[in-house]
Amino acid sequence: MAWAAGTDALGLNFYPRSPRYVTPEMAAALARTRPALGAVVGVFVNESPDVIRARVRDCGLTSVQLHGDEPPEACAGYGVPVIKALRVRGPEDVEKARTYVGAGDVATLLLDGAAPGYGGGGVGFDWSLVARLADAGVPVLVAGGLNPENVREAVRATRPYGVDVASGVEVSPGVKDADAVRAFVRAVKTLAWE
Ligand SMILES: O=C(O)c1ccccc1N[C@@H]1O[C@H](COP(=O)(O)O)[C@@H](O)[C@H]1O
Repeated sequence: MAWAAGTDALGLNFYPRSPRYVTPEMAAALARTRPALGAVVGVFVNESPDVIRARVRDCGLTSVQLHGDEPPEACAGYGVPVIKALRVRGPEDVEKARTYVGAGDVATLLLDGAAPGYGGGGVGFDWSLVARLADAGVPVLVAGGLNPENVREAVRATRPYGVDVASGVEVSPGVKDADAVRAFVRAVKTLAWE
C-alpha cells in the first residue's frame, strides 16, 4: 500500500516496545515487496550490533535508522548507510546532532520531536532549528508529529532531504490509514520545487 501510494522508503520497526514492531519474518516478507528504487529502513532503539547486522542480512534492509541513545562510534559496521535520529528539545540537541556528522557510516540525520519514549509519539519540534544544520553538509530528514495537514508547511519551513511519519497516518497505534498515507505522500510530492 505504501509503495503504491508513492512512498520512497518503508520503515520497518524492530523496537520491541513499539506498537509498530515487526518480527524479522514479517520484515523480510515486506522487504521483498521493495520496488527497484525503494529503500527499506530498519528502525532500531539501543539494539545490539549483532542483532542489527542479522536483521540487515536476513531482512534485506537497505539502511538502518538508529533512534536510541547510540553514540557516534555505534553508527558503523552494519554494511549499510546509517540514519541517526536525534530528539530535539532545543538548540543543544541540534548541536548534539552535529557530533554525528562524519561519524562512522552516518549518511543522514533525522530530527524528531521529543515525545516520551524513543519515537513514534506524534510530537514535533521547532522547525526553525533545522536551519542550524544547513552548513553541516549532510542530508536531514524531518519527523515528529507530521501528518497530511501539516507536512507541506514542514517542508516549506525546513527544506529537508525527506520527511518521515509514523503516528500521523494511522487509525490507531500501529495500524496505518491507507487514505492518510496517500494524502501524506500526495501533499509532499505535489509541492512545487521553487
Ligand atoms: O514509530 C515508533 O513506534 C518508533 C519507536 C521507536 C523509535 C522510533 C519510532 N518511530 C519514528 O519516530 C519518528 C516520529 O514518529 P511520529 O510521526 O511522530 O509518530 C519517525 O521518524 C518514526 O520513524
